[in-house]
Amino acid sequence: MLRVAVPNKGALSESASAMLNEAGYRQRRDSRELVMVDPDNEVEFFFLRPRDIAVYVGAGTLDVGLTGRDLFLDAQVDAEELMSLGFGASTFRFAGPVGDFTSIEQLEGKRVATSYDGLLRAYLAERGISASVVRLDGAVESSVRLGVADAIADVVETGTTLRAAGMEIFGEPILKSEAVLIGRRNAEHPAGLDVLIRRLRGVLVARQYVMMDYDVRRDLLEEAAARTPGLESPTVSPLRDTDWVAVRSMVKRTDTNRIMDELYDIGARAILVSTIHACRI
Ligand SMILES: Nc1ncnc2c1ncn2[C@@H]1O[C@H](COP(=O)(O)OP(=O)(O)OP(=O)(O)O)[C@@H](O)[C@H]1O
Ligand SMILES: O=P(O)(O)OC[C@H]1O[C@H](OP(=O)(O)OP(=O)(O)O)[C@H](O)[C@@H]1O
Ligand SMILES: [Mg+2]
Repeated sequence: MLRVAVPNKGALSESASAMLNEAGYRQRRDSRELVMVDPDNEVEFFFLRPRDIAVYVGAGTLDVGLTGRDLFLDAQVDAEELMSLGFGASTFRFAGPVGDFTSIEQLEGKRVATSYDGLLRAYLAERGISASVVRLDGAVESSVRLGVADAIADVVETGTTLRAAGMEIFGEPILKSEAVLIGRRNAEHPAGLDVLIRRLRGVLVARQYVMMDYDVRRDLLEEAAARTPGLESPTVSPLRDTDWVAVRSMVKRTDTNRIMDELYDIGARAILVSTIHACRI
């Protein structure tokens, strides 16, 4: 059985289980379940703290895991990123009290609080900045006001938490993170892993693309089809009225309305958009 680690709670948990479910795997019903076997797919799921997932995969006791890129890199284990999963996006950044810092060089000799000390130490060392790292478990934004640090390095998503704490970001982002699938470095893929990856890719594509259908006059086909090249090439089917053809193509979800407008202006009609339920590319 393929042994897969899944976040048991926190920011990534729900989306990770939803994605696996969409990929055709059984997921737990009760959030207290720690292990779940999906006998049809020959996969065993282990629900673990997202921070610990890299440790299990790095140790080789579990084959692969879904976790955050930031958590994975922070753990500094021997594993590799197999694919990114398109959710759980965040940025890991420096922040300080409004007006205190403008560049990371000013951190020299200062105290920086974080929950990601592995990441932070590596980043500071690479840039030759010696600051003392204060490792905290969470609510890092309070550390400066409470006097244990001068600045912080933390996950920023909307920035609401920072603003509420009277802080602002400074310096370049330390890391752009999202949920990723990690596995053993350079290892031969265990049974079931290629299928898992293909299925997860299918979910990503089904989420990112829609299917677009439209009718267009034959003499306008080239102009219209150039707007909808699809992944390989659009499907063009004859209509009963031989002056017209029907075109079908996959289109990026975010481009849908712009392309519909352009097609309409060219002269395409009966432009229909439908969601893709699942796919293998
Ligand atoms: N708004 C957010 N807050 C925190 N983490 C986020 C956010 N958005 C995405 N993430 C990602 O989620 C992961 C952190 O998940 P989680 O919040 O479960 O961890 P944690 O903060 O260590 O745990 P907990 O808050 O339960 O103690 C990281 O990969 C992080 O980049
Ligand atoms: O930019 P925002 O949208 O405000 O989100 C970022 C905040 O969310 C996370 O905290 P979480 O809720 O996980 O609590 P924690 O600090 O205890 O981990 C993170 O550590 C930041 O504090
Ligand atoms: Mg958190």
